Amino acid sequence: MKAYDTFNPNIPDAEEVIPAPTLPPVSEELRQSEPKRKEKKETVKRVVKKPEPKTKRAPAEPLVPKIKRWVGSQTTRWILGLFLGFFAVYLGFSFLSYFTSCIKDQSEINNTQIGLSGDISNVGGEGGARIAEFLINESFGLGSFVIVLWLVAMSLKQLVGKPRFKSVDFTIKSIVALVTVSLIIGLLTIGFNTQVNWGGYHGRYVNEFIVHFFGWTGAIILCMFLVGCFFVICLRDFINWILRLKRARDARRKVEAEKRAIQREREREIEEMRRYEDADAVPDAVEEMVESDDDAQVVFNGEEPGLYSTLPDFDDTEYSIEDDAPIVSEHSPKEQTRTEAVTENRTSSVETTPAPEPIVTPNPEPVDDNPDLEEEEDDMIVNVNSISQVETPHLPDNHGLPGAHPYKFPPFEILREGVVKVSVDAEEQLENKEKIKKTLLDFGIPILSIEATVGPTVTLYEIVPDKGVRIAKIRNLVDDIALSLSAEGVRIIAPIPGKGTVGIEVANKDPQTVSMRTIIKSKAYQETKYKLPIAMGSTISNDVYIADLAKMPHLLVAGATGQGKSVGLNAIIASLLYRKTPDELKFVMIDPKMVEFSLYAKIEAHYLAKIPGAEDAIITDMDKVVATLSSLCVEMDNRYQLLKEAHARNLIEYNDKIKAGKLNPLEGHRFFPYIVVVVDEFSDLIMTAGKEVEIPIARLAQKARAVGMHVIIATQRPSTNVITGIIKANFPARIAFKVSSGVDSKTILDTTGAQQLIGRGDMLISNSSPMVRVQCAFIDTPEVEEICDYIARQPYGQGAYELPDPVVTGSESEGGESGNNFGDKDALFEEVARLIVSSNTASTSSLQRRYSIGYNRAGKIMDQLEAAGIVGPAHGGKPRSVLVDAVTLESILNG
Ligand SMILES: Nc1ncnc2c1ncn2[C@@H]1O[C@H](COP(=O)(O)OP(=O)(O)OP(=O)(O)O)[C@@H](O)[C@H]1O
Repeated sequence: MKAYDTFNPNIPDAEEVIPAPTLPPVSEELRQSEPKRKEKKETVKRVVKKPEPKTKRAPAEPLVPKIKRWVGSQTTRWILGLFLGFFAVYLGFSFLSYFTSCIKDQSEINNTQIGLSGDISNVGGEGGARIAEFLINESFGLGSFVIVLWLVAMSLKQLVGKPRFKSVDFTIKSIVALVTVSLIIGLLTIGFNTQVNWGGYHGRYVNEFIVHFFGWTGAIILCMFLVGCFFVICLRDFINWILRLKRARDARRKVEAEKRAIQREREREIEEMRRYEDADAVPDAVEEMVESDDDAQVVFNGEEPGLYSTLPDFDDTEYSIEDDAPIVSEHSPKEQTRTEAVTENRTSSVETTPAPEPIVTPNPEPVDDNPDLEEEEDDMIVNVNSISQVETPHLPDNHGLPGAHPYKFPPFEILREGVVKVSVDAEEQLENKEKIKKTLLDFGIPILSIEATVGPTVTLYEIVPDKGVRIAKIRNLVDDIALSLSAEGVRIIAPIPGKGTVGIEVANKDPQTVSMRTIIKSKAYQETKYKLPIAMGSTISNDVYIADLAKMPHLLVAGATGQGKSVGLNAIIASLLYRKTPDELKFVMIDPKMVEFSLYAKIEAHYLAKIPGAEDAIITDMDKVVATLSSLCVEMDNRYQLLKEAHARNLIEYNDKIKAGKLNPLEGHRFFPYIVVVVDEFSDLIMTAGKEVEIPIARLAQKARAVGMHVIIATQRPSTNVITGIIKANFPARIAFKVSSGVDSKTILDTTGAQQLIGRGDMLISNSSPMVRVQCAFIDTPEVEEICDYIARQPYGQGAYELPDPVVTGSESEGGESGNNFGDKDALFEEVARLIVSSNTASTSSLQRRYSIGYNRAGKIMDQLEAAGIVGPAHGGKPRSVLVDAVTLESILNG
């Protein structure tokens, strides 16, 4: 019965294939003939065997695209460019040498065979002499120099991508030039009796025919016609090119002039600063005078609340418009206001308005004398003007009211000029459209129309599918379309919200960088009424994307490493720095990487906030993070308390009351600036401190909006243990740069898509309205540095905004420590001391981890160890040095 084994359902092979009852009966014949049986068995197996799952093999790339890709590759282009370039040089020298050597070489060439010529004078040798003889004398005469120009242009195009032209167009024009020049020179030299035909045989014989046929008059008219054609076809582009070069040179000169102006401005500022310093050293009499003047301006005396209203009425038209939606400006970045001039004018207004105290008035120097700008000037200077009316840097306390310090926003010239016009090769666009149409048709999806919108890095192809097409079907074709276009960054939006179309985004071959300057100078940004406008970049339709951080109200930024997060954070910070004065805005910067925000340390006095006693305002030390977050929670609670007492629902109402003099500063009321907390590498914090960080961040995110505190967290690890449920729930506004997987994209945006971005600032923004793809504005480190330098050069007396003392929670003070007295040793003191000395490392964060204690307790143990001389002082984020050995330690502990 062995022969039946094949059909036994218990044998795996058979079992998998078919159930036994359906098998045909086995014949006697089969049993008798073993070979036959085997054969039959195989046949049956083949018939019944379930098709094995196909192992997916990458489809072999067809030959033609492969060749195309190879031809279009950078290496091939460079090799071709080099070849054309060197050949052009060789040909150029041979042609030039032909003028001096043609007569002698001609007879040599004509009398010998190729390769056998002996005495050749042409610097290009026999080859050069023969090519020059053929092209100049026997073909197109001097017109052949066009070939050299063509070679040079093609070579440069291959090597450096410039000048930009379409190869076919350029070649046709070059041929027209070659023929025309040859004919014209041929006509002009027709009577010359020289050994060389300066118009070549072509110029000579064609002209002889023309003169014979049309006579001299006809020949001259024809010649003029040809010259006209030549100018129209060839030289027009050339003239345009020259004009473009000229314009570029003028623009460069303008930028240089602007730079010089900035330089002068800086020198003037330095001069101003010196004056301030001198002002500190004024004689006592003047000091007294200032003080008495201050007394006269006491803003609130506790008895006459009305007096407070004599303070400047800070213009708050800015707060009058409420709008949650981010601005996607209808104005393209091209449309820019003349705000550079306005900035200057703001300056001039502050400077020229007479201040009550001469020693602090900056040098009244007219900055801009353009009368056209006067009106704008009046509009833009409101804040600063009102400042200058009470301008008194010696005024000891203005209760934080904005405008107490003369302040100038950084000029735009600091930022680099960027691309204004974005364009995509018409050929590329047409080709992509055709490919999309074809791919969709291949999958049985006919479309009615397709239109392209070109963005800085991505082009949106909007298609209208035929009736009856299932949208989901198109959505599933993303990979096929990407393959057919051989492009990255393909994303399908099906359907585009609010439109009856499907969008296919495709990365441009030649992506443009959107400069921060273009965005900051845009009318949309300049005229926005948002309270905390963050200018993020440019949308696919080249509109400026601006959102209001105050409405967001907190922002989560995530993306894989190197995709533009840091640039994005700098863009956010810079756009706030260009709109908010130091009195109106403070940052808390948490930077575990230690390098990202270090540039902003310069503006500590102006824009940063820190906890009492902290050395650095940029928090790089993990130990300080918990304390700072705790301090921010206290600040939030304090603000709420004051808001409650002032019967104000939010910070704007509260600050309005302050400005109107309705609140008593002696009761703790003061103008509160916005606080923006920026946390880079949030994942590091969560990994190290876990709940100790997550809980205060979540608290702030839940409540801090109304009191003007906003949190931005950034992470390159968008996993669920970093972006936890509690964090996600409290950060409705999210930005995703390119991530490595759809899962990461879902973690950030709750949907896939971010994995299909192209990097380098390409991002998706999800902020209450439908998700938007934006090319982030690019701001480079030197630009940030210059902005900070500019701000830092301006005197600002207040110093860093002081946050309240952090609270020591019950859990953190457990374990036998008593308050702030470091003399009373913690219960863990001895154990920790021995551990530190034996391991020779002393870091507060490792203590926290090892003993599962809070920051405050670990910090205090460390301070006690320092006080006992066991460890050295703190050095920023670095571990402390261990000062004693085990023997000394024991004597300290016993003594
Ligand atoms: N908006 C942009 N436009 C053009 N290029 C950009 C843009 N943003 C980033 N890039 C390019 O990408 C590089 C990396 O950007 P960035 O340093 O911001 O990445 P990152 O995500 O912060 O990386 P990491 O997490 O490792 O610090 C930049 O040096 C720059 O060349």
